[in-house]
Amino acid sequence: MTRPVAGIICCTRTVGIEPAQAVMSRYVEATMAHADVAALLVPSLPGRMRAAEVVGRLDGLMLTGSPSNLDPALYGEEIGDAPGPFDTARDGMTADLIKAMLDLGKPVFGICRGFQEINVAFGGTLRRDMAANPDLIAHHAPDDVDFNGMFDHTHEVALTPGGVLARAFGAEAAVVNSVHYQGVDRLGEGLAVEARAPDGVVEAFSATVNGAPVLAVQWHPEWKPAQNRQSQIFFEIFGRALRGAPLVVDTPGASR
Ligand SMILES: N[C@@H](CCC(=O)NCCCC(=O)O)C(=O)O
Repeated sequence: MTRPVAGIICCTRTVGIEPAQAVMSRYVEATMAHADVAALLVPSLPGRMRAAEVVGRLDGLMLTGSPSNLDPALYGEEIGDAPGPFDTARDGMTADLIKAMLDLGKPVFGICRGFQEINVAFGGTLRRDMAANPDLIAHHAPDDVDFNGMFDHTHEVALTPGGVLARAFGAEAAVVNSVHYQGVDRLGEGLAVEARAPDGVVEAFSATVNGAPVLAVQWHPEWKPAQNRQSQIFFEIFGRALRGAPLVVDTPGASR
């Protein structure tokens, strides 16, 4: 039987001295393995391709994490010294893809940068002080840790009772990795909070648009999902969304 096809966004990166369309394999492999789908990588080349030309071939869209930050102008803040790196090609492509997918009633899921992109697409704003603000918990590991150590940095989130994640995980809280310097400031219109950090910052949200589920998390379920049942469940939800199935099969204690 042919499986659904997930579109997975590429970033503009540099390989050697050349610009490249790239996505870390962990995002692609976790999506394919745990959502049980085929995948197509979508280039962030909005000057060469319109989202409307490809969304008809996709059953759902996965927006990945990335070290790059959204251009604050996208959420109405013109700041000369905003922290980069930027990837304005990805900014443009994802904004068009989110709209085109949801216009067709097709699922859109996001991880970390993808979560931030969806919030902005729904009219929300971002804050850029998630690692430095003493009033917040540390949302990023200290600068001197190595790459693996970055993903070892965790904190708890409270899951919204009755929400998609609380039901799917069969839990009231979860411990999540935290690899971001920016986060949700104003939540986009129509997005329902799925999880909050202990400092109140929104860590996951959901929505339904034209019948299509939207679900996004600030953390990284693609990081070693074999070791984390809740990470697997995030992608299983995506797989169900692409099949038009109910997002949650209510099984008490699902993640335990
Ligand atoms: N740059 C944004 C988004 C954070 C993010 O997606 N981090 C992932 C980095 C690791 C990877 O490449 O997967 C922010 O800092 O908030």
